[in-house]
Amino acid sequence: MSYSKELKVAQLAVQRASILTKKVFHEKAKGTLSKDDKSPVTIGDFGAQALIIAAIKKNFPDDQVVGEEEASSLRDDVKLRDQIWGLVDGTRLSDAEAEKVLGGPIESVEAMLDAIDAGNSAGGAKGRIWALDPIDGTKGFLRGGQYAVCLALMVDGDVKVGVLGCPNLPIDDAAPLDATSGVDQTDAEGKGVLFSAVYGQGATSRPLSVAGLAKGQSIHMKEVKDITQATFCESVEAGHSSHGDQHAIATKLNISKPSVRMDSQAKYGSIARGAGDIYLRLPVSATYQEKIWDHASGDLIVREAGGEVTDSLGKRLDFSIGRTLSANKGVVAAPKAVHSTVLEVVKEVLSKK
Ligand SMILES: Nc1ncnc2c1ncn2[C@@H]1O[C@H](COP(=O)(O)O)[C@@H](OP(=O)(O)O)[C@H]1O
Ligand SMILES: [Mg+2]
Ligand SMILES: [Mg+2]
Ligand SMILES: [Mg+2]
Repeated sequence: MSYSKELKVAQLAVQRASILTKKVFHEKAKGTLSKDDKSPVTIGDFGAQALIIAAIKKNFPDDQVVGEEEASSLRDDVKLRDQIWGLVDGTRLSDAEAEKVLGGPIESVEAMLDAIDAGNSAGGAKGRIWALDPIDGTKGFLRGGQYAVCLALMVDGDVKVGVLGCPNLPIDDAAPLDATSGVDQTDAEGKGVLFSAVYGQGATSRPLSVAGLAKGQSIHMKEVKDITQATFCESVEAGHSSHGDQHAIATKLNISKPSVRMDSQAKYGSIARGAGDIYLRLPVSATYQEKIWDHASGDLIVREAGGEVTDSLGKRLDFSIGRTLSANKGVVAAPKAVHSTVLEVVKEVLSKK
């Protein structure tokens, strides 16, 4: 399968949703709610999920979607619902041809709520299932850090297409990461990149804002000649991965540069294009299960760019079980040639706990 139609729809859907998230990014009031687990969700998360699922359902009506958000809180909150509808209804791609590919606008408020709720698939190992994170790194989005609009297609439990829209990352693949890459970011000129990959066909990047159907350029992980000079990325939020364990691993590898902290799957995109080298996400809690939508796109993009992605025990991430990566613990992503070296140290540090 070439998955060319799936790729095109996914890229355009992510591009259109990013237009919406960028509007919200520049609004002071982002309509933030606190979910049951105390994590934030904004009008941008809901609006982006609605736009993307509507486009998937118009093009591939039989496909399922595992989406992060659901609309129950909006059905009781008319003000918030109407605010999101205003955004969703007002967001189009400037390229009419491309907008047509997506199936045009959503018809009504009801249809918007239904689209959001159509992200309720249980996931699994059978059939075509999309994994959607409308805003990954919501805390970063609110803080003015990095965030990503993430969409991946899984077929029989394997990721076949992965797309990441990163409005606040530099367009330039060669721009190296530094301590400022994850903080005080904007989507000003020169920013906004769309990463894509199709299984067996490599990974690409292109500016997020160019008219609809432009082609991307190939991206590759950087060759790490001397691991002590590697740049490693980790979450900003200390509650999402263990900064302490990650520091211990970097120290054992004699990595001298401080970690680059950034929110969202922008970390996967950044190492895939060689702006950084290693992404470590070691669990803080023994019970938390990583969500498939936080990793599906990034996993494929990094592997197609010449990287290896496993959990902290060396197992490939298993997207076939349901909405979570219940068979995995943590994430270790690195160029193929050095992954085993990094993993060995990860195991050593974790075994001493
Ligand atoms: N205790 C925890 N451990 C690991 N990840 C967590 C977590 N609590 C929340 N997350 C996830 O971390 C994601 C952000 O990742 P990062 O730290 O790399 O920016 C969040 O995505 P959302 O922002 O989409 O909710 C959320 O799903
Ligand atoms: Mg969330
Ligand atoms: Mg997320
Ligand atoms: Mg999210």
